Amino acid sequence: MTKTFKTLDDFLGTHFIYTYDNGWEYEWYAKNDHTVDYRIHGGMVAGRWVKDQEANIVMLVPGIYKVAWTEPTGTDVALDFVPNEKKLNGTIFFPRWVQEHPEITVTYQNDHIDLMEVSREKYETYPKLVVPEFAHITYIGDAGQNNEDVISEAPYPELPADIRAGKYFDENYKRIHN
Ligand SMILES: C=Cc1ccc(O)cc1
Repeated sequence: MTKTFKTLDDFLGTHFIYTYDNGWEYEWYAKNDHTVDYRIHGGMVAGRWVKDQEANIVMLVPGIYKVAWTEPTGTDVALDFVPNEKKLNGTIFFPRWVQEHPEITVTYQNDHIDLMEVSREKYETYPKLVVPEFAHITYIGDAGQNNEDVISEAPYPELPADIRAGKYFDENYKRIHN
């Protein structure tokens, strides 16, 4: 996709795959002006996926977007997207317990919100693990807002490549079921 991003509306409804310089691969969808969905394909919590996370999403200047949210795990995230340059900068602030027990968070979080809330009280918060990284965007898709097909199943190893190869969504950005 060779769209040029200028307005906030250009950004909302966009689906991205990107790889951080530390090798962590993430897939993220600007579902609407206050909601994000994502899947994690590589890194400390690979296999985790989340829908309907509330987030603050703004345009800083034309074509540059800031997104920030706090999760039920206690993890905080701040992302700055520069999609016209195919790059972003992300900072993830992990509570200590996620670093020590990542396996608890590697799931479809929406079915386990109680477990995240219990775990964040049961285990240590500090010192936090701060991960600031640039990322290279490897895929940009125009999914439209509130498209429940974008992030709709658990991550599997070939998924990012299937999406990039055009094998995963049809012409209406609906998932092609295997
Ligand atoms: C912890 C979630 C998260 C989602 C997307 C991203 O780029 C970084 C962190």
